[in-house]
Amino acid sequence: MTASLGAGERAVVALPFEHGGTAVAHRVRPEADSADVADVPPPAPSAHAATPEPSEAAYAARVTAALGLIAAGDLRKVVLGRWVDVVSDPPLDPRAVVARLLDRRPGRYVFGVPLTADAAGPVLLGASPELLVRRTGDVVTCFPLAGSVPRSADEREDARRAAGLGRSAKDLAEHAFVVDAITAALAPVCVEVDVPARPVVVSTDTLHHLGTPVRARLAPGTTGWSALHLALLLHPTPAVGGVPTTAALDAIAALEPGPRGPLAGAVGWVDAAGDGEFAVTIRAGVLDGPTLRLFAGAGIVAGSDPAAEVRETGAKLATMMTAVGP
Ligand SMILES: C=C(O[C@H]1C=CC=C(C(=O)O)[C@@H]1O)C(=O)O
Repeated sequence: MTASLGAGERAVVALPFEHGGTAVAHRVRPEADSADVADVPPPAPSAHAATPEPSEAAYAARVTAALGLIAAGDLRKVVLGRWVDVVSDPPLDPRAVVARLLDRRPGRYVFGVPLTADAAGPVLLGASPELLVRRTGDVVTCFPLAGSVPRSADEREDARRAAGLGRSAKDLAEHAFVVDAITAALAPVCVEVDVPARPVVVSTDTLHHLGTPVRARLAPGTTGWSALHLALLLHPTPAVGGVPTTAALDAIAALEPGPRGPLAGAVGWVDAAGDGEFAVTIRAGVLDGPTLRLFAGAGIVAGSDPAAEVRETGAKLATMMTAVGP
């Protein structure tokens, strides 16, 4: 794909969660095409009706089922998701939602990607806190997040939760699965892979996460690997899938309400030189007419508590619920 891009052009790409699902790519010229969303007014007041799928009680039961698979030895980690369908009247303007996300920055990587050529068609929207991969020349950077705790409005309690996360054996194990998978995937194509021994705490609007900044260099002979190649190599990491990958994907297909499609995939851009940046498509939704389908998942490992995973996914969903406004 990068071979067909001209100087100054980029491909904006949304990769689906499922292998074999539909990927979307748009050729853009950032200088000429950048629409000025700063001038777009905030979302007009709408009435929103939110329907969870499955219900919180049913989600907790599915977490328990996943813990059963882990106890049986079939799985070590699986990221189990749930949806909320938000129907708005009048329908949301995707540009207004993106403008609000850019203004508030609940996650570093804000995106709005049309999923069809039709301007009135579905749009992928979100503000992801998680860098899947960036390539700048021969420097490759990843910043996986996994292991989370919802934030508190009380400052001292919030700090206590962040500190507790950094000491939580369950969350450190949940995080290590992702770092190990990324390190193993990069090994055949990279040299000088630098992985700090301990994660740091990364905070968003609604959660604290464990995060590890990984840095590497493309190995001689693999400099043709673009950011898109690297995203395809790494996806799905156990931040959205699990360990072992195939067993986790089977459990996700069995326990979630339907295919994730573009949610929990990868979204980003690549240029003619192969440089680019892809975020994990989380804290995201697909807006299709009046309906915004939001997705949130939580990593389940031995020791996970179903009620805590309901709260965690609720906090993840709140990022986009807040962005659509009252
Ligand atoms: C799958 C999601 O989050 C991932 C990223 C950060 C923390 C996660 C966790 O602690 O479970 C997830 O792995 C999501 O937001 O839908």
